[in-house]
Amino acid sequence: MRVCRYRRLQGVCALLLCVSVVLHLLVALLVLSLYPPPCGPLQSSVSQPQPNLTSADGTRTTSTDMGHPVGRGKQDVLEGVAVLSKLEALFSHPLYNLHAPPSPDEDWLLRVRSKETAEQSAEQWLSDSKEGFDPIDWNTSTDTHPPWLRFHLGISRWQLYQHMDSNLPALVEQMATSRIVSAVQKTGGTQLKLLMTFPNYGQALFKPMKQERLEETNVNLYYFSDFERHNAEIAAFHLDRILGFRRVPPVVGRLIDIIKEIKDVTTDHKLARTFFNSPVGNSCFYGQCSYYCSTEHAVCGRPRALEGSLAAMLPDLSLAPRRSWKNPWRRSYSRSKLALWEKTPTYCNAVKKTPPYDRGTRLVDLIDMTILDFLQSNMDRHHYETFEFFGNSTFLIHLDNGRAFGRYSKDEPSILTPLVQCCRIRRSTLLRLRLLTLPQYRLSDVMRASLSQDPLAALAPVLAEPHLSALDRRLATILQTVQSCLLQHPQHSDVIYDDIPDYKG
Ligand SMILES: Nc1ncnc2c1ncn2[C@@H]1O[C@H](COP(=O)(O)OP(=O)(O)OP(=O)(O)O)[C@@H](O)[C@H]1O
Ligand SMILES: [Mn+2]
Repeated sequence: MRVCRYRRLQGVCALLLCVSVVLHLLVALLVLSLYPPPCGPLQSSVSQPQPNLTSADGTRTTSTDMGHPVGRGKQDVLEGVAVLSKLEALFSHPLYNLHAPPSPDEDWLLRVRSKETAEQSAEQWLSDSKEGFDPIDWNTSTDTHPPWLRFHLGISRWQLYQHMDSNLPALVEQMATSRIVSAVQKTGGTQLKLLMTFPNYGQALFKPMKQERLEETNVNLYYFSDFERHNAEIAAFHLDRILGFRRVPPVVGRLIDIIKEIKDVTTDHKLARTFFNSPVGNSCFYGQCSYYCSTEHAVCGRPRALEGSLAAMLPDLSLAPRRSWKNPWRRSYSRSKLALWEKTPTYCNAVKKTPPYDRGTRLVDLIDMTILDFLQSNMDRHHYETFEFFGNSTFLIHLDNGRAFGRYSKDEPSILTPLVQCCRIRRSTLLRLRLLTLPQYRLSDVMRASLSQDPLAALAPVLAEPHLSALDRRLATILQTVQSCLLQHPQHSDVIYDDIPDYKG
């Protein structure tokens, strides 16, 4: 147990100890304080993010198949280089490198304490070494921080990470390869997911594979009964980044050894009780949750290896509280009742007059989220979250994309309703969407390229081809919708919110 004797934080620490907040939060508190003198922003690098391991000679390797690197053929490597260059070209486009005004201090979610305060308080913290964890030798210098802490420190008012963020590959690699020290069930939400902790106190949310890549969601299932898909979580992170939003926490795929990396390290007794061997000898577990947590819906390894997604955890709620907002266009959870927006074509007029949608960028942010969701066919966006610290003028965190990419043969037009009813879109978003229809940046191609960097792509493409084609088809539908909005509104500024007035093109 970590003991805090630093006076200013005594109250906070006592509370933290009382409620048994995980050790990594206390470690974070060592470096962070709520009202510290500010430090500079994380430096963003100009190098291309490569969220997997690429050896010097360009041969891709991954160590996520239980530690054994998987080599790829020369042809694959050449093709990989060709598709990756499309993604690199996209990310080098001026629309991804728009000059952002320097952020004032209140635009960073968390800041490092000044050197003096940190040193003073570090002396006041005593730490017993904890089994399985790395010793902590971080100080105020960013260079000494583990990737998860750099990720937290890089969250700003408008995005979770920077374009070309040099920390991203390190964060993703850590989640993909680091030893798992503990795995416990994460409460909240309806389906089984595990909170995994790494030796450097980093944490990630694990969602197991529940559906084969080509399997489509049963048409008779209501969206709220659909499974969560690990590959949807991975693909959503890549799609959100390609759209230029950077509002989905980084996610990576990983093969987990059910026994070694979950059963043997869990301290969660309720979870531990649900492990069993299937009739063919595969290791399975089902956990405890309100949906699909039963022997019939167990997740099973082959025989122990289980695919899953790992999403970087956001800063603990006690450090960075979040506010949850009801989506005005949320679906009815009833099988027979329609929601108000489904029967009121003028619904947006009312929303536009209602705070916080009546000012700032909240409405166009919601439209951005709508575009992401229509592209990935995610109907499960009942709520969204923001960081309380930034008030109403901030981005919307695109958390929980597990029910996306369930169907490729059909689009779901109702997801696009906010755009249809409001006829409003950010100019920067619209220009990037148009860019993604050009052959040299085609959305399906850059998504294929981006997803090929995920370690699981060595086993099977993260998204099956029909899902990639569906992206191009849906993108065309979005642009047609904007076109018809422009026809309805002679004043184009009624439709297009110009967030980049200096950008000509
Ligand atoms: N990367 C993350 N970092 C921190 N908290 C997270 C992260 N992802 C999800 N959460 C939190 O965990 C809770 C459940 O996550 P999620 O929504 O993904 O689960 P779920 O079972 O799909 O939920 P639901 O059934 O409501 O769709 C959410 O309330 C969210 O606030
Ligand atoms: Mn969900």
